[in-house]
Amino acid sequence: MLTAEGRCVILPEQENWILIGMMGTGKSTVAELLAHKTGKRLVDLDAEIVKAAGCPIPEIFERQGEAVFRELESVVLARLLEDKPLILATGGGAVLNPDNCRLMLDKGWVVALKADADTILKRVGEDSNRPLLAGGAKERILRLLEERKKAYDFAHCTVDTSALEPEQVAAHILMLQRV
Ligand SMILES: Nc1ncnc2c1ncn2[C@@H]1O[C@H](COP(=O)(O)OP(=O)(O)O)[C@@H](O)[C@H]1O
Ligand SMILES: O=C(O)C1=C[C@@H](OP(=O)(O)O)[C@@H](O)[C@H](O)C1
Ligand SMILES: [Mg+2]
Repeated sequence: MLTAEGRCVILPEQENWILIGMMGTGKSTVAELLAHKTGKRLVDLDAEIVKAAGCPIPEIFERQGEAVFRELESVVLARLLEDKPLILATGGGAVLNPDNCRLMLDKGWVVALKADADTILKRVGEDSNRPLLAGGAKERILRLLEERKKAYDFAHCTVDTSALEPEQVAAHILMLQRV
């Protein structure tokens, strides 16, 4: 829409909402709730990668390595963001490529979810679907949190999910929504 001053603004109901954050912060779970509440289309980047590759994420890592996974992640992200309005749950490492971060900022409202290490461990420590945690979840979570200390800072806003139920996180995001 063009404003009286000729500025182009995206109406809130047409805007993409993009969730970023470490594994286990609840992006996929909360995205589903937000899609239900807003009527926007739900897209989970990991699920789309699995469709594109034709095999589960641990298998992509095992057979082709993380670098190939990251390339696929960037290609699929760019394709998904050609559409709108979406509620898009990204994977925790999608922010490692600065081009992806720029694209997300350009294409939507970026919300970072965070949680402390113990909470993340409790939520995903036993999950065999997250190859980066295989063979020592606690140490790997601590290391990733350290490596990615600033990786999610580019978001428009951040919600700490450690002490919140998914419904509370979704309600909080709806309250913060950009207008
Ligand atoms: N706020 C929350 N409180 C408790 N458990 C949660 C919360 N958010 C997510 N979970 C649980 O944690 C696990 C990982 O959530 P998920 O949405 O897959 O996280 P992400 O996509 O960020 O890796 C799931 O079992 C989910 O049910
Ligand atoms: O943090 C990461 O590098 C990853 C997070 C995962 O998604 P979630 O954040 O949804 O668990 C998935 O994309 C892959 O296992 C790699
Ligand atoms: Mg997820």
